[in-house]
Amino acid sequence: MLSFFLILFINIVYFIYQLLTDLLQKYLEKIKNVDIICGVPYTALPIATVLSLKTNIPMVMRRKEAKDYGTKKMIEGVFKKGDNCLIIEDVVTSGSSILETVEDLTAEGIKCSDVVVFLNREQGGAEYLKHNGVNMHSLLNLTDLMRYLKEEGCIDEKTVNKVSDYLHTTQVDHEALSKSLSKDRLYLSFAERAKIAKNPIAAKLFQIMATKQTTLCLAADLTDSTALLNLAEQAGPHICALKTHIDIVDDFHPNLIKPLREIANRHNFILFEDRKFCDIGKTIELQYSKGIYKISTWAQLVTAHALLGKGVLEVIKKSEGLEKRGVFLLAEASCSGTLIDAKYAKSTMKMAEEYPELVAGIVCQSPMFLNQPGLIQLTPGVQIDNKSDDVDQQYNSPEIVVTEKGCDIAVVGRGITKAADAALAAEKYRKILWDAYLQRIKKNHK
Ligand SMILES: O=c1ccn([C@@H]2O[C@H](COP(=O)(O)O)[C@@H](O)[C@H]2O)c(=O)[nH]1
Repeated sequence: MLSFFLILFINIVYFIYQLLTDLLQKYLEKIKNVDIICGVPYTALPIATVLSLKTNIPMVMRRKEAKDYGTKKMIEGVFKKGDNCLIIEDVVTSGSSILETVEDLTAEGIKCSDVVVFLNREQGGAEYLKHNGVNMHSLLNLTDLMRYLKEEGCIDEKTVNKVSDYLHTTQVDHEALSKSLSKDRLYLSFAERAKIAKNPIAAKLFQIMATKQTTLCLAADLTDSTALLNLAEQAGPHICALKTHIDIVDDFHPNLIKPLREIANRHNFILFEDRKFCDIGKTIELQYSKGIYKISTWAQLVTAHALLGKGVLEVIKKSEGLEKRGVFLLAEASCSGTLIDAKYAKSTMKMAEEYPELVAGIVCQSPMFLNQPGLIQLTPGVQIDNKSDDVDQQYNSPEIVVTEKGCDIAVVGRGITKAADAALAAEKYRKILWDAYLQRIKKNHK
């Protein structure tokens, strides 16, 4: 049975190759300098392979995910910067998979202006590709295919009309698609990103940000539990998250958690424990759920280091009950003298990508992951009045972190906790940060 399908499949691939050769030949006559061929993963790969073998044009292969060993490249094969690549695809609907392939090839310095396609479903893909600088050459379109099938008696007039109606009503909305496919998170609103986020707490946070119009996370680094509750109450209306270092509270008692949760629910903000987990998985499992703090029971978000590997994410994922949780991985630090370097930051990002349902975002200082709008950039080291503290902390202004450093949520601690009126200070930071976000969105929509 299997061999029957394999033979059939190979025959189909070969048949498609024969049909495409004509088209390709015409195309190659027009544009002489095709240096390489690349199939859009995965179904177009066998077609591209056969075309490459038959035409003697070398083929490169695009991976959908980079390997975590070896070259880690997205584009495999022999090529050089400036090569002209002809893209091969089997079926085109919106054209977005082709554009993803173009993006990865372009990132390697390869030029892509044309795609040869077996079937155009005529749902606006050709126009969308044209709009993005890619010319589409198709062998067949769906209307022709319907006509052939009807002439051969395979389908009736009713089916042809049904398909034709379907094509009319399901045309790709170019503008909406450009926006939703734009991987640049700085281009999208928080309301739009709430729909993209894979971690439920990140989605909730985006919704809170959009409805409360705040991107302010308060670092409530106070050592007295009553003062902590008062601060949460005062700043509550202006923040989307309250970040704690619960182990610095001198008079901590588990009874603190209930009123803290009540304030968080009433003012609609997220409780976020900045625990910066960094140990073997088994120890983190205990630190997360046991001891006096029982972080897992109340903190919807926690921070963690990627330094010791995936164990941290595995145990947090395992201990998740009905209530979902989110993790922010630390990829860059705000303080001077940090040992974190670009390679480490990149590896942290890679780890985050492997746990899309658990990782809510990244703690960092620069716009690191523009193409992942579902993740949140959390940036500490934000203050209006100071550039540094008396130890190693370094501050940027709220405007700069949002407009230049890619920050989605800004962490402000002493800028608010040391102010004479914490509520007033929180509102001031909220407004500056929100205005900067609006300015960023406006700028990117021009
Ligand atoms: O790189 C980092 C990571 C975390 N933090 C935390 O943010 C606050 C900052 O407080 P400020 O008073 O605004 O300086 C604090 O809780 C840190 O632990 C950071 O500063 N830098």
